[in-house]
Amino acid sequence: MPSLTSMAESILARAKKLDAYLEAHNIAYPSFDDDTLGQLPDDLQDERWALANDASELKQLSRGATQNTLDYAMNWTDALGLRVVYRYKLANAVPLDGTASYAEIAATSGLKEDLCRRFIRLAMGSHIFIEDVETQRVRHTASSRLLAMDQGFSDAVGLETDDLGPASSKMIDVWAKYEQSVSEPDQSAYSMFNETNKPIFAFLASQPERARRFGSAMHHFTKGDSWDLRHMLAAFDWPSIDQPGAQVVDIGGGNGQISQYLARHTTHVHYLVQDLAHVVSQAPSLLPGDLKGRVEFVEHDFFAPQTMEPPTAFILRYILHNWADKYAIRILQNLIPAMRKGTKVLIYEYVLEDGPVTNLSGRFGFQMDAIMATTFNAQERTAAEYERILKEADSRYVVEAVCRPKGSTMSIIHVGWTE
Ligand SMILES: C[S@@+](CC[C@H](N)C(=O)[O-])C[C@H]1O[C@@H](n2cnc3c(N)ncnc32)[C@H](O)[C@@H]1O
Repeated sequence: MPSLTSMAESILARAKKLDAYLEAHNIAYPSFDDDTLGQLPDDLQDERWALANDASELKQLSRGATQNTLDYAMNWTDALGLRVVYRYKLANAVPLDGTASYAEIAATSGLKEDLCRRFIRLAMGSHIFIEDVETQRVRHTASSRLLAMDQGFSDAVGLETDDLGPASSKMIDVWAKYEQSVSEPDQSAYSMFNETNKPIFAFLASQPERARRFGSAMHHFTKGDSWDLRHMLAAFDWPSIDQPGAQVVDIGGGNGQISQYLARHTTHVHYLVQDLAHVVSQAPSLLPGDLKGRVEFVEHDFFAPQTMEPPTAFILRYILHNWADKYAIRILQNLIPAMRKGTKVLIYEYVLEDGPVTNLSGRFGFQMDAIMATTFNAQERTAAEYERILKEADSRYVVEAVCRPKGSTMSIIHVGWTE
């Protein structure tokens, strides 16, 4: 491990680069009131995340083994504070550009004044709200203001603290009740916590507000540049298949979001979106007029074998990570009747590192993995794990490349067929 001084010097060097840009462009230094680092250009965004990673390492070292581990163990208290803030809409009880007393927040939110004070002060430990030292009135920080103003952000916080987090408390009970290799989506921690024998989406179908929040939160999580669909263009040589007669089948393609995007970036390919009946019955009415004929929808359950002629390629985006190996293998096996030499299977997923990740941004994969375990008894996978389930599905599947374009969160696994 480098010395504390050399770690601090690395932090200093990075901070100086960021400050220099801010000063040259008359942008204020970041504060908890104003998160100005969003205005940095792309190359300095990388520097910014590196600074956060270095600072986090230094913080953990200086906290020491005992305290650092206890910080981790007591994360639940912060999640509880945020959950109370979310549930009682405490951010909306503080004027955007003014202040509120705890009594006023209590009157607006319906949460008792002493609970408002205790839980808002807990959240203040993470710079969510700030209290005026003399008047003890509360005003916003950048974080609490976002909670009040940005519905998608608030929904994302709500989904994590008020839905998935509490449901995860049942994970170990699920392993004890069923088995550690449990793979049924209706035996998930989410289902057990919600006392239902339905899998998550069937359960949410009867809970419109929670379903709305789920969709809105997913939209929020996937809206940054690293999720941009342009990365999908860079992750595969689309011109190589863009020939007259080419067809791409979008398995579980929903309303055809990626087929529509790809149709606009190719000339000849016809896109066939397969999904369940209730999705396919709605999707065509949402299709822009100029794509009619290029993108079509057809009902097909991916747990049934394909009956179509072999297409040029299948694409599966955000499908396999929702299923345990047993089911993911079945989905892959059901493509086989429509596979021939040259047919590609393009798997668009997060590909996990095959080892521990300590940098803050990279931890996302393991956090997603925990979410998949909690909600579906499913998992994120490493490249080797994708290769293994493909081989278990059929030895003729062969992984040709795993491509993650620079700046992209997601990868495309290119799979060929050897027969
Ligand atoms: C996480 S969404 C991904 C949607 C789309 N691939 C995308 O990337 O935007 C999963 C999709 O799988 C569909 N789905 C779930 N079970 C299915 C099944 N048995 N057969 C076909 N589609 C299914 C859902 O309706 C949903 O559209």
